[in-house]
Amino acid sequence: MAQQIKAQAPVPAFEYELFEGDPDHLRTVVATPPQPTPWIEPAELKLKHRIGRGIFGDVWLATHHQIGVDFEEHHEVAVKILHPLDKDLTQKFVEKFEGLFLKCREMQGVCWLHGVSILNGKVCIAMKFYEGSIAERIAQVKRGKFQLADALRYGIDLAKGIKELHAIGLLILNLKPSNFLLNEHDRLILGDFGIPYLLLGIPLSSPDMVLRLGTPNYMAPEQWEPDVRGPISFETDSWGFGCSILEMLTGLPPWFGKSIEEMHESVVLKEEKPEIPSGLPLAVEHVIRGCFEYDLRNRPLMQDILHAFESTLNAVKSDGGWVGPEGKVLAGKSSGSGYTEWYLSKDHLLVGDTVRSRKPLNGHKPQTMEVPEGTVASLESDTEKNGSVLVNVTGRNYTIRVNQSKLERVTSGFAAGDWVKLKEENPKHAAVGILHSVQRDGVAKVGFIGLETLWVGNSSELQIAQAYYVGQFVRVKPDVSTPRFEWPCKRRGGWSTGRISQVLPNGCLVVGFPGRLVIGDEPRKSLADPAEVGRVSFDTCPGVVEKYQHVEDFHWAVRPLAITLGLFTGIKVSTCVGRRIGAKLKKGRRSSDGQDGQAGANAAWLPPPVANILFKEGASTATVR
Ligand SMILES: Nc1ncnc2c1ncn2[C@@H]1O[C@H](COP(=O)(O)OP(=O)(O)OP(=O)(O)O)[C@@H](O)[C@H]1O
Repeated sequence: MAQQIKAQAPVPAFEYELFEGDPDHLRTVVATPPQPTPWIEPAELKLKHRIGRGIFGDVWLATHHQIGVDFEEHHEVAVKILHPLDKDLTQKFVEKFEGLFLKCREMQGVCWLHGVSILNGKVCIAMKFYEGSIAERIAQVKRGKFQLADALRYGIDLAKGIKELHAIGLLILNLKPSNFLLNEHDRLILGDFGIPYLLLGIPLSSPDMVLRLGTPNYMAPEQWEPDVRGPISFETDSWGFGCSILEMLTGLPPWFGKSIEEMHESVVLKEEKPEIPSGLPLAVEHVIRGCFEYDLRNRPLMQDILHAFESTLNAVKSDGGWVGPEGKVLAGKSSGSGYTEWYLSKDHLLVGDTVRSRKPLNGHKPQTMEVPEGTVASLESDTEKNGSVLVNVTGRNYTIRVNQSKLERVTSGFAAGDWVKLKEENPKHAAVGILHSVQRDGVAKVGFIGLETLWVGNSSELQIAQAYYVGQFVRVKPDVSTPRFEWPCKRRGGWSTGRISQVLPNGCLVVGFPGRLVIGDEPRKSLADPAEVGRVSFDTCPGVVEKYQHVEDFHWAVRPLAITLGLFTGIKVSTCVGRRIGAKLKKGRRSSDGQDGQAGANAAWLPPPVANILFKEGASTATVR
C-alpha cells in the first residue's frame, strides 16, 4: 500500500519511487513524500459527493491533493464530516485525533488515516477509500447470511483490529457491519477507530449526536447511560462484536424491527440478550453467549474471542459446515459464585501472591473461609486455565491445594470486587465504587457512578468501604434530602425501604420495593448511590414498631394481611366479650325477674339495639351450646 511504504522508510530526497497498488488513486509520481502529519490544509481536500450518512456525520468521497516543493500527490479518500461542535471543542477533538494518528497508522486492521481538517467549522477525518463493506456484502449474499467459515474469518480480522485499538487504550463503541470495510484482499478493516470514544467528555449540541455512544442495536447495557450504569470498558466492545457476528450469521441486526425505546427496555431494563442461532460450534456459541453477559466483567476480552474463533476456523469444513469440538461441554457461570470463566481468566496467580477465598460476585463473604489469607507456594502446570495452586495458609502451619477459581489475589489489602472509596473525595463522582482490578504494582481501576469510564489511579489513594449485597434491605439515609436518583416515599411519609436486586459494576444499586404495591406505570425499581443509603435489618430496628414496619417491607401483602388479621382478631375478641356480657346480662335479667335484679338494671342504660343484640347473642350462644 502506497501510504504504508511512505510511513515505513524515509525515502531519500529526489529519489523517485513507484507506488504499488492504488493506481487510480495516485495520479502523480512523487518524490520526497512529506513527513506524515495529521493536519490537512482545508484547501487540500476537494469534496465530490456524499456516500453515506451516519449518526456522527456524513461520509463524502473526496480527493486529497498535496503539493510540496518537489512532490505532488492525489488520493481518492473518504471524508467523515462530523456534526458541528463548539469552536473550542472542535480544537480539543482535533488534538485528541492528532495524538492517535501515528499509532493508528501502524495498525494492520484499522482503516488508513490520511489526516484531519476543519471545513466550514466541522471536523473532517480523511481516510483511505475502500470499495466495499461487510454491510454491503451481507446485502449481496444469498439470504443475507454468511457461511460460517466466512463469518469466522471476518470475525478474526475484526477481533485483531479491535485488539490493536484496545492496546492503545481506545474503545470503538460503534461496532457494526457498515463500519467494517473490505480491502482489495477481502480482509476486514475497521472503518471506525473510536469516534464515539473521542467524543466522550465533549458536550454535544447537535440532537443527532445525542446517542453519541453508539448505534442502539449494537449497544451494550452500560453504553446507554455509562455514568449511571457503566463504566464502559474493553468488554463493552465485546457486546458490539457479538452483535456484529450475529448479523453476519443471520443477515439481520439484533433487535431488528424494535424502536429505540423497545431496545432500551430489552437490553437495559429486562436484561434480554440477542438470539443466538442454533447449531454453532460449541466454542463459538460459548464465547458469543459470553459477549452478552449483563455484567461487563463477566464478558470475554478480544483475545478470548480470537482464541475461540481461530481454533474453530481450523475445524470448519470448506463447505461451511463444521467439525467438532469433540463433546467438551464448556462451563458457563461457575456454580453459584456468579463468575464466568471469562471473569476468572482476567487474572492469573503467581508464586508469592497473597490470596484469600473468593467471595461470590456481589454476594456476602462466606462465614468460614477455607483460606482467610495465604500465600501461593506453587502453581500446578495447567494453572493457565482453572488449574490448582498450593497455598500456605497464614497463621496455620499447613499448605492446601485449592482450585485457582476459588481464590482472589489480594494486593495492598485490596482484591477485585471490593467496595472502595477515595481517601480524598472527588465531587465529580460517587464516593463509593467497586474495584475492577488492582495490579501488583498498585495500579487500580474503579467503577464509580458519575464516571463514564473506569477511574485509574493507585491503590494507595483508596480505602475499603462498606459493602452492599444483593438481597439486603436499604433506605435513603436521614441526612440525604435529595438523593441522586429518584426514591419512593411511604404513604405516611419518610423514605420507603427497598431490597437490592442487583449491583451494577460501578456500585450503582438496583433496588426493588417488595413492600409497595405498584399499580400502573409507576417504576418498580429505583437506582441508588450506595453512599446515600443505609442498610435496614430486623436486628438493628430499635423497637417493636420499627421491627413490624420492616416486616412490611418484605412484601406488599404483609400490611393488608396484618390489617385483616387485626380486624378478624378484633371481631373475634368483641364477639367473645359480647357473649360474656350477654350471658351476664341474661343472668341478671333472670334474677331481676325474680332473682337478684342486677342485670336488668345494667341493661337499662344500654341503647335498645345494642341491648337487643347482646341479648340475642347470649340467647343464640346458649342455644348452640
Ligand atoms: N473509508 C471508507 N471507504 C469507503 N466507504 C466508507 C468509508 N467509511 C465509511 N464508508 C461508508 O460510508 C457509509 C456511511 O458511513 P458512516 O460510518 O458515516 O455511517 P454509519 O456506519 O451508518 O454510521 P456511524 O456514523 O454510526 O458510523 C457507510 O456505508 C460506510 O460503509
